Amino acid sequence: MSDVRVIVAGAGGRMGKTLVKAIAEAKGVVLAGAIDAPTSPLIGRDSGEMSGVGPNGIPVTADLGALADKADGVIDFTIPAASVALAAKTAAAGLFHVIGTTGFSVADEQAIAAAAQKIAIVKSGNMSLGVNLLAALAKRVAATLDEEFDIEILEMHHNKKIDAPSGTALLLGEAAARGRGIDLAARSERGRDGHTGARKPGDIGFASLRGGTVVGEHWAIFAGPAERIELVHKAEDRMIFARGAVKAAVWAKGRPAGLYAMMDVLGLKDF
Ligand SMILES: NC(=O)C1=CN([C@@H]2O[C@H](COP(=O)(O)OP(=O)(O)OC[C@H]3O[C@@H](n4cnc5c(N)ncnc54)[C@H](OP(=O)(O)O)[C@@H]3O)[C@@H](O)[C@H]2O)C=CC1
Ligand SMILES: O=C(O)C1=N[C@H](C(=O)O)C[C@H](O)C1
Repeated sequence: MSDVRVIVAGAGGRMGKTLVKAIAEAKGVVLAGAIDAPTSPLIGRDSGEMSGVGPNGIPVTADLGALADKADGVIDFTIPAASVALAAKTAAAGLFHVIGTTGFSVADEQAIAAAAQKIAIVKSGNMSLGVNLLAALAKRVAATLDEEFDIEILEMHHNKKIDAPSGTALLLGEAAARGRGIDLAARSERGRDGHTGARKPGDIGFASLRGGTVVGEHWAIFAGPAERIELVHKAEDRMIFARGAVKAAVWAKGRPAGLYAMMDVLGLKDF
């Protein structure tokens, strides 16, 4: 089988550099291009050199345009506006699109779903095996316990993160809501402050902490009468997300159009 040719979007970012490294280490996957924001001072720099894997002859450029013909797909960890714009371009070019970006609005999600009618898009707030297994477990626990158990999702990330709650927190909340058979949008409690009144039974609460260099830590807490269950995941290295995204790219090549999740890639959908 021929190598999967991947363009990394957001190549100058924390995840972009980790992805260039993960691709250099992976078998059966090659880097076909590296793109970043048009305003980035990194445009023109060698993406391998920037990522600590040594020169690879692939400079960072600002546009998918000329690269599309030489690639099978894109792995994209950028910002919501960039991912939405890119989804229209990958759909037009017939490339698969792996989206790790978080912080999308409802309108953004709709635009991505529209692009997924033309191409395979794998989108997940967390590409690691551990978090997706945790989400499957959270769904099961939520299905087992009744509303006497309050569900709270807590997350902590580094001080550069720009969105809250994290994509992973929302993914865990969604899994718990599915397990309990409720609509997360109608039953979430986000950002308590001041005289909030007592907690509403059945709601799913979210809380976010930011500080230092924390890669990403998540808790799904089920707090009941006189006992509490806590499911926890602590990411120690961004490589876990990058390796997951590379796995998703290999899985996506040749897949029919559709909006897929990391749960599909990992075979955890029916766990
Ligand atoms: N799903 C998952 O498993 C994970 C998801 N994430 C998510 O990935 C995203 C990126 O995280 P992180 O790498 O830490 O963030 P960074 O800010 O380090 O990187 C984002 C990169 O995207 C670039 N960018 C901005 N606009 C465009 C554009 N129009 N075209 C191409 N590139 C662009 C930025 O360039 P510039 O700085 O020049 O603006 C920057 O290099 C976040 O949403 C984060 O939550 C992170 C880790 C795991
Ligand atoms: O911004 C990050 O760093 C991370 N973002 C993702 C999220 O929003 O959940 C995944 C991971 O926790 C790191």
